[in-house]
Amino acid sequence: MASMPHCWSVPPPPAVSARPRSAANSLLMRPSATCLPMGGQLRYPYRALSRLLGQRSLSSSRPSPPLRHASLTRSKRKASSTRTVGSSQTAPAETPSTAPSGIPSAPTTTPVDSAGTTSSDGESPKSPLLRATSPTPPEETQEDTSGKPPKVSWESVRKLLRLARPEATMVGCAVGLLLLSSAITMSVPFAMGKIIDVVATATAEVPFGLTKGQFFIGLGSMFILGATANAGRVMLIRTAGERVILRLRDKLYGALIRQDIGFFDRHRTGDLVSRLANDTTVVGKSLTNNVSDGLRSLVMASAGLSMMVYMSPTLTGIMLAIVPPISITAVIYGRFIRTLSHQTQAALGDSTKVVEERLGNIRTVQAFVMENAEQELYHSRVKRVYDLAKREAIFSGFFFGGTGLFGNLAIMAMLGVGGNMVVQQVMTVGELTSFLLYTAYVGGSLSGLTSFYSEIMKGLEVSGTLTLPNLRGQLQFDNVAFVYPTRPLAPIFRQLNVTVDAGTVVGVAGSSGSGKSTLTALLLRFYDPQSGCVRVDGVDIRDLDLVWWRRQIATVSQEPVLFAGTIAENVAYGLDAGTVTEADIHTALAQANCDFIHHLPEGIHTFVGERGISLSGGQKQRVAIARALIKNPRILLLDEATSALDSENEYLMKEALETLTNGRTVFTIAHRLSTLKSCDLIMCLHDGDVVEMDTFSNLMDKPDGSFRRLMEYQTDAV
Ligand SMILES: Nc1ncnc2c1ncn2[C@@H]1O[C@H](COP(=O)(O)OP(=O)(O)OP(=O)(O)O)[C@@H](O)[C@H]1O
Repeated sequence: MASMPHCWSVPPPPAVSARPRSAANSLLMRPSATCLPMGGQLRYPYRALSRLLGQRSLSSSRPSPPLRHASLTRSKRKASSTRTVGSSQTAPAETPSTAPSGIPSAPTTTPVDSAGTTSSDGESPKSPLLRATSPTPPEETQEDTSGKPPKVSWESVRKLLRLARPEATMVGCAVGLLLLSSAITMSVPFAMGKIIDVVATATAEVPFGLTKGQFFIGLGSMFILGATANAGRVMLIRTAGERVILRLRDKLYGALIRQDIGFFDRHRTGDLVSRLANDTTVVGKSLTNNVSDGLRSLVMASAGLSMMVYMSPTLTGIMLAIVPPISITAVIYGRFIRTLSHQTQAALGDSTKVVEERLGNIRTVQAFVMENAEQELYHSRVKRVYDLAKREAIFSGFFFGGTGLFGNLAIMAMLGVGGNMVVQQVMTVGELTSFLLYTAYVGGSLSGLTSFYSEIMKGLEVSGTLTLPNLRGQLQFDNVAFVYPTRPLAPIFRQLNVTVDAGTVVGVAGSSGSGKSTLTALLLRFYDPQSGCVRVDGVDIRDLDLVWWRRQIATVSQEPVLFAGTIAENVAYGLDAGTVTEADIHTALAQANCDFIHHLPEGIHTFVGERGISLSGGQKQRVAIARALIKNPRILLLDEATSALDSENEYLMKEALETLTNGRTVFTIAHRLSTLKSCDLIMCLHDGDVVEMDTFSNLMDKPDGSFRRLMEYQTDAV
């Protein structure tokens, strides 16, 4: 009896990656089942995922056509590589945790993180990370490293449960099987006690007037039925879970890809990939498995407790006198350890960020000979992880040692009193055994009664749906005030007012940091202003269908981004498949002076490498111009390269740009004097305001004008 596992047996102390769920749970047997060992704040996947899914992304309210390449010779390759994102590398394995004596405890969903991925989204439980348009109070943007769990919101729980609704039939069948298997399981302790009495005492009555043989055959049959029901339950629940995960991943990816750019400023790609791969798994499994496990635990705990009271009210009273005080102490202590564990995770996430960023920019690191400094930085981050993990290990040691000790003392007390009752023939040895088994069952079951922790960002806003069939392209910034969400205390525009007539080529000038690029970001609705609005032809661009709006704009930036694909794919990027022909691509490339393609072995089907690395700077820019041309936009945003091109490339670029800008409303962040001269108007920005707006020659005629001064600084040509 001494070796019998008791209801206080505890899981091994949590490693850095495995937090104790709560002291009460740990005390009562099961390790944490709902969180994957990931970095940062990925502790609350429900909340985070539901935020992502429920977030008002700028374009979230409509299904957006997938991004397409016209000639898709390489699209299959891409598709196959994307498929690996979110593969079930972290699929939790459901482990039927069986105590050494064969006493089944509630099944444990043990997360397995084969990749050992850690990440942090730096997402504060309080911070409205994904609020794209509302001004964010400074304190709300701070990351919460306190490690405190967020509040449970039943609204969010309900929303999440809705995710599992399509699997209702499957889950319902599983629940039926679960009730059957739980009922059989709960008869096991009683049966065990009877077996002991029947075998050990010749005079003991076999229940239901059966012979010993019939009794054993009956029990065996019942166990087979229970095992079958349990097998069916596991299969159904896990399949349902996988189906939820599949839907969740699809939805999440859809939501991610439509987030406003501000969101990506605050979240690292690695974290988002983690969410896609890991959190979806956690949420999906939890939605189904927790329903099943929670119900099973409830049934088993209440049935077990009733049986305990039925068998011996005295012993049950002793149990209840001892367990609650220990549990309360353990809950408090466990919370402390959990906070520590969260901090460790956050620190781990920080260290991962360093690795991700530095290895992602390894050329810069090596070019600046920063290897040693970077190694030190990384060491300081992982040292903090170590320090926190060590503290956690020490406290966990005390915690688990202590709970184990008190558990054993409680068992000892019960055996002392129970043994005495057996001697006094108040109960049989078999009944005492049954009682102890029920105690263990109830303990195990109580640990399964855990709640969902989540908080959902509410209030999906409806995005605009308007389109303007006769778009002319008059642009207006009307009292625009704007701060970047990550720098709420540094306003870029306070009250920007400017109107640009349709078809005007405007050169945007201003010192570095004056907000030139921010203007274009607002036009593209990568961000929305906190107050005021941007209008096109008098219509607030927030009222426009975002997909439609962005399709009216083409951008050519200083360093055009080409993707790892063919030239044709890059030119047709963003256009609907089937709407663009090879001939269109050739025409656009010809207009953009991309004659170099004729010297390439595979012509427009030449693979340009990651970021278009196999093309020269000038070639990349001209491909980008072709990409803009093929879109036939009304509005054009240009960010002129400052880097010098050789004269031939410069000539080719200039000519291509002239074709591109012709008849369109153009904002060009111009640096070259020649470009500025060719603009219809110059808009000069200073300190978040348009301080001058006139023709180049008029502005240059103002002796103390801002633009003239700027030109004097920037060039020696005046
Ligand atoms: N994503 C961002 N998050 C936070 N701050 C930003 C972000 N992008 C730009 N800023 C800040 O906003 C200010 C305006 O930046 P912007 O890029 O619009 O200036 P700019 O006039 O285009 O400068 P440059 O000519 O040097 O490119 C700068 O102080 C910049 O540091």
